[in-house]
Amino acid sequence: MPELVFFSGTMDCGKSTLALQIEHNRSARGLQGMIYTRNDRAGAGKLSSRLGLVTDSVEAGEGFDFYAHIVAHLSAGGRADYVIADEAQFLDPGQVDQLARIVDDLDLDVFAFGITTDFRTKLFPGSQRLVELADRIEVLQVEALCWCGARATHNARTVGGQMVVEGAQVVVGDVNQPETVVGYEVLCRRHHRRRLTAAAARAAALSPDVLPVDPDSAGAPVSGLSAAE
Ligand SMILES: Nc1ncnc2c1ncn2[C@@H]1O[C@H](COP(=O)(O)OP(=O)(O)O)[C@@H](O)[C@H]1O
Ligand SMILES: Cc1cn([C@H]2C[C@H](O)[C@@H](COP(=O)(O)O)O2)c(=O)[nH]c1=O
Repeated sequence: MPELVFFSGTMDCGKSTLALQIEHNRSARGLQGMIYTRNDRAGAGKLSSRLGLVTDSVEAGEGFDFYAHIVAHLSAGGRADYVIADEAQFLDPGQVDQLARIVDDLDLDVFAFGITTDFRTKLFPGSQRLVELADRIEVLQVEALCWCGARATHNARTVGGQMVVEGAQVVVGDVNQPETVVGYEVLCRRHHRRRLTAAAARAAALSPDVLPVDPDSAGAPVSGLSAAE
């Protein structure tokens, strides 16, 4: 029975790697996949993983119709055995409905990959619709870790090295970025709630009396040491 499966998790937990592995294993057995992404860091029409693997994909931007695209492909004599949609959090809810229709009406497995919540801990519209419609939701086995060692369950955004909780929902970016650019860091809920990133925790450890951390002072040098130490 074909399924709509939502592989969800935080950033940097291996979703794109798994998407590429599923694609590899199936194409190695002669199956033909339809590969879609939206706003991948590697650029339009790419599905990339931090392990360095990348494959071509169809960019599913605003207004893109998954169902119509596959029907047109099949009508032109093309073959499609399964569907992969990465960065699915960015999809519009209607596009997720199209993915469900592909499962139900075209009898194809659809594997969607995406982060569940944004930097404010709010569901992305695409992820919300996937949670509502998916036959199965899978959490990846290799857990991303917070700096404290607990399982990372939330995504933090940093601007100038400081964690922020306001701003546009969509800002394409990466973890482990220099302080000068918008970056992301995965945290456990406890430390997301306290806005305690790894850098803020290091600064607080050098000056315990400032706990809970005041984001405005977290980057200030303490006792002659730089906050980055
Ligand atoms: N140098 C490395 N060596 C081994 N594994 C790595 C390395 N860099 C990244 N990874 C693995 O890749 C994962 C991120 O994979 P990726 O598919 O890009 O994540 P996602 O799509 O969930 O953001 C990391 O959690 C880590 O397990
Ligand atoms: C938390 C959060 C993330 N994003 C962006 C940042 C990345 O470009 C993608 C996630 O990609 P990954 O392969 O899962 O690392 O989403 C965003 O736009 N808004 C957010 O709140």
